[in-house]
Amino acid sequence: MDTNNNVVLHVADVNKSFGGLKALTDVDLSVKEGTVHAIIGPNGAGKSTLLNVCIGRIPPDTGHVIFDGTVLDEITPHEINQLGVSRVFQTPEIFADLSLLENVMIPAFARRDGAFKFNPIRALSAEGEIREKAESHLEEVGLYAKRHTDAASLSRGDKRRLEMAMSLIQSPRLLLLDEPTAGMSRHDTNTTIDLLKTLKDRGMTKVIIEHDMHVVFSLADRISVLAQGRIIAEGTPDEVRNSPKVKEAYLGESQQ
Ligand SMILES: Nc1ncnc2c1ncn2[C@@H]1O[C@H](COP(=O)(O)OP(=O)(O)OP(=O)(O)O)[C@@H](O)[C@H]1O
Repeated sequence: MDTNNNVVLHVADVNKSFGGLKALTDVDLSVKEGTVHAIIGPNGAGKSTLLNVCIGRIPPDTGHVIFDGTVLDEITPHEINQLGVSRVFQTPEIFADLSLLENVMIPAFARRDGAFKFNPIRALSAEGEIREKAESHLEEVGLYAKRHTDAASLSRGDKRRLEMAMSLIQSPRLLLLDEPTAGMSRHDTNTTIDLLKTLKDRGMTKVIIEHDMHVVFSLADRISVLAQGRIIAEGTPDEVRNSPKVKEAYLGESQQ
């Protein structure tokens, strides 16, 4: 176990099974504040399950997830969000019938007031300020021109970028990203890499699952490799790139 003070997220000996299938086995992971930590691995390795455990959507069978001293698996997903943990997931969770601007404003109210303590009077008085913030985050992800469009009309890549703006308006301390560039063109992928680099300069910690190795090696400070639910390697991008165990895990996948 890493006892370094800078560890902001610690996944401690987590196990998770679905029926007879062991999706995560003895997973131990430490993420240091301000770093980008990538989780890679072949299909079905357990990456999404691990992120879902981190946001309280899937309870671990054994083990714990600790964020800045709080045990996350003992509190609700909403409370986890209020602590400063936000996520961008594979299936964008957006409000299809609302405009992009409205989509980005809602999480700002949820973070401030709490989803179940929503106060419409306070919300109205803060609307101007939150609208301005929402517009600046839409600008940041390249969607400002479409701010009055309904979210339903967006391409898959643009939905990703909208969800990113919805996370950023919450000023998270920890951002969890599940394949943030899936469905994007190479140009939009590179723009997203640049955006994620800017966020790193602001000190935001990120855990990122990504299949695109160009994205992983452009961004990651540390990489953990999952295969069949176990972490088989962990290290700097160079260490992981040269690990025989990692090559074997990926070779196994390409031969299937
Ligand atoms: N809710 C569930 N019920 C049953 N099995 C599940 C469930 N969620 C995941 N699994 C299984 O757990 C294993 C790990 O799945 P997971 O989605 O975490 O892998 P992954 O590494 O994210 O895969 P991919 O890269 O394809 O998205 C897989 O065998 C998957 O079929």
